Amino acid sequence: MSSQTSIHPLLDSGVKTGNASFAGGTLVCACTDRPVKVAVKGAVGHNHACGCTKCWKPQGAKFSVVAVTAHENIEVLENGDKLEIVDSSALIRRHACSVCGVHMYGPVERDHAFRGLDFIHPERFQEGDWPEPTFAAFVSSIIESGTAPSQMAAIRTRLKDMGLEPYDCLSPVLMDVVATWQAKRSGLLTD
Ligand SMILES: N[C@@H](CCC(=O)N[C@@H](CSCO)C(=O)NCC(=O)O)C(=O)O
Ligand SMILES: [Zn+2]
Ligand SMILES: [Zn+2]
Repeated sequence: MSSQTSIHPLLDSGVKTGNASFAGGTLVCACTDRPVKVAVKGAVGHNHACGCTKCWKPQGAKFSVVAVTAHENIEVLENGDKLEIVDSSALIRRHACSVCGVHMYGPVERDHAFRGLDFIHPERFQEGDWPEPTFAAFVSSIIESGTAPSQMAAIRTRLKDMGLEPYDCLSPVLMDVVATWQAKRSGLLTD
């Protein structure tokens, strides 16, 4: 892989271990004027690097860093008038700052295994000790944003070397959660 290729600026020099007991903080967008501020009043989980085209990434990054928290933990504190929904038909209703483009929170409101969760970008916490990402999701999707297929082997190796097991969907744990929810919904599994 080219040394010019950034997985993500906060991961390129190694994944820094965070605080597994992180209990929340304040997300801030990138605006210097009237930044949007969103409180997350509780734990975040399943932090991961995501290669999909839909998640917000900082300039030059191939992957986002994205985690979930319970929707009840989310409270818009300041400048919520700047928020707009990126794609109201998407499963994740990403609320982005209309000026700087940073995605602040994305609730799942539809009937789905992830209903009640919000997707957030921990790097936007003004506090720095959020739990580190533990896997890489939707890795093949970076091709959809222009990465040459010939780079994929090197990128997967780089992710593994930094301790982020690469998957082309979500992690097995999360895929099992989704599949279990589906099986219960269709009546093939009971509680
Ligand atoms: N190849 C597509 C994949 C997009 C996708 O399905 N993304 C996942 C993961 S986002 C956080 O991990 C997803 O669940 N999306 C639901 C949504 O975006 O509403 C692409 O790259 O676009
Ligand atoms: Zn902004
Ligand atoms: Zn994504």
